[in-house]
Amino acid sequence: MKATDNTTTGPGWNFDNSYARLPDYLYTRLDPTPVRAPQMAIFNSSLSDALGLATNTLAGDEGVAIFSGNRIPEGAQPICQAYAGHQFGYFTMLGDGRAHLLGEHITPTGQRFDIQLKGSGRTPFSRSGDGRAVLGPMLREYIISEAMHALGISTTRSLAVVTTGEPVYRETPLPGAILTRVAASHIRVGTFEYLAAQGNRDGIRTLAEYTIHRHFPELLQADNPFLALLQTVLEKQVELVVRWLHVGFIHGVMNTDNMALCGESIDYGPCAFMDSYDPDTVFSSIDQDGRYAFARQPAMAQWNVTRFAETLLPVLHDEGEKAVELANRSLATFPDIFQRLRMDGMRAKLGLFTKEDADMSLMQDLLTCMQQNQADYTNTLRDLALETLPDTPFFREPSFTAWHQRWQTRLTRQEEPVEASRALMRAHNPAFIPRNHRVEEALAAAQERHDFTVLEKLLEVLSRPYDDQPEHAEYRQPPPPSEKPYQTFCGT
Ligand SMILES: Nc1ncnc2c1ncn2[C@@H]1O[C@H](COP(=O)(O)OP(=O)(O)OP(=O)(O)O)[C@@H](O)[C@H]1O
Ligand SMILES: [Mg+2]
Repeated sequence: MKATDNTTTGPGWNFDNSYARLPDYLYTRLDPTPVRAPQMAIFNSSLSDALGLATNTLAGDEGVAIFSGNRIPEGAQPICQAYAGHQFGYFTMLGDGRAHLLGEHITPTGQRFDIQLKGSGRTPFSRSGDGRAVLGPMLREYIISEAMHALGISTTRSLAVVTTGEPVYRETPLPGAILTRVAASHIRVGTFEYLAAQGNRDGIRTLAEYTIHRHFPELLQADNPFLALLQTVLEKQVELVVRWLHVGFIHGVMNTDNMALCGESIDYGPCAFMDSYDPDTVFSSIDQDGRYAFARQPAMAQWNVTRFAETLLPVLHDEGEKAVELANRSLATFPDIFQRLRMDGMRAKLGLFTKEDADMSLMQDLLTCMQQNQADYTNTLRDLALETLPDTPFFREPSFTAWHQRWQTRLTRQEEPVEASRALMRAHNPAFIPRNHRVEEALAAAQERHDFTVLEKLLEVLSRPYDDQPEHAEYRQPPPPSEKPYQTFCGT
């Protein structure tokens, strides 16, 4: 049935809550805390349609009631998930301190998605927190997650943001908000670490079996499905982090509790996109040592997968030593898989259909040249696909023109016409990313003036990142020079 036909037939949820049927040490059953005066800030109609929900119904009061946690939709069984995590290298017991999983919605095509409220009230995992979230950061998660989806990167998505009508006290009172997040699941490396920390071996086996059934049922055929799970999770993480590198994305808080086993990017706290190319870029105010700097992300993903492997040791093999050997053999594949995917991606970004040994240095030399000249990462790569390069100082730079000559010669050594290379490049080098100053501008308009038109226009441009959209050329502009480097903040 089309969403538009659904106005009188209810919101269209189809819940089947498999996680809530797992042993109860994995979660606490708890409803969200109702809020005073909720209002819809933004609703994602196209995602709602794609999920087979009744978009017209959810865009109105019914949606406001559900997305604020004031009404539990039929079939939902709210739970808060237990998890732990290594935060900046240090182990902590955590859990959903400000989130409630309403349940798993099954789409008309049979896909299963977690529907989770974030900012929905205190839980047994809240520690000293208030269980709430602020409008700005929730809108930020909405913008970036939807931009990532449009860029073709595996990600959780955002169905709605509602304001709560209640202030949230940080340094000053700020407008409270709740995000409705849609995810393949919320099983984190930290969920396994939570069980491992309690010595719950049966729990590890149960959760690993559940993860395989839910996300990778084909692994049930493997000789050792748990080893296959480790390898698959590893490969998904490599793929994800390579995709991040290729669009200049910096996650900012790659703690093990922010790594989902399904391979989706999750938790858009202090993340941001890089403007001028610098592998040491860090935006997060709390990442003082640059642990999660742009170019350190692959190493950090590997570190996180290693923590996951440790939790699986009891189920990998009955003998401890053999289990360690199996885990190590799997973990050792990370660097080669990374190099392969990284090179495949960079070749596509440079319009190369064939492989040559010197491609690695061709890629590296361009990046070095961009770094030395503080060239804009996104625009430089996108402009390389143009027939005539724009007349900018960077493209006139002798180190660049020398590189350009090498690249042109390389292109002539493949059979594909130059037009095919350009099309390949346009499909792999976005014209539009959520530029930090544009995101801030949209958030300021929404928060300070209740004007959501700036945000909506930004979202529209970001929904087609690989199209030229010459009418929106201003969204490609890097930020004007400023005295202070851009900083992001988390935990708000
Ligand atoms: N205001 C708050 N009240 C209670 N708990 C909080 C609050 N803010 C964060 N937490 C909890 O602190 C932990 C770390 O926070 P972090 O910022 O990584 O996650 P998050 O953004 O809340 O959620 P997620 O990882 O689900 O996107 C999480 O367990 C989170 O639930
Ligand atoms: Mg988190």
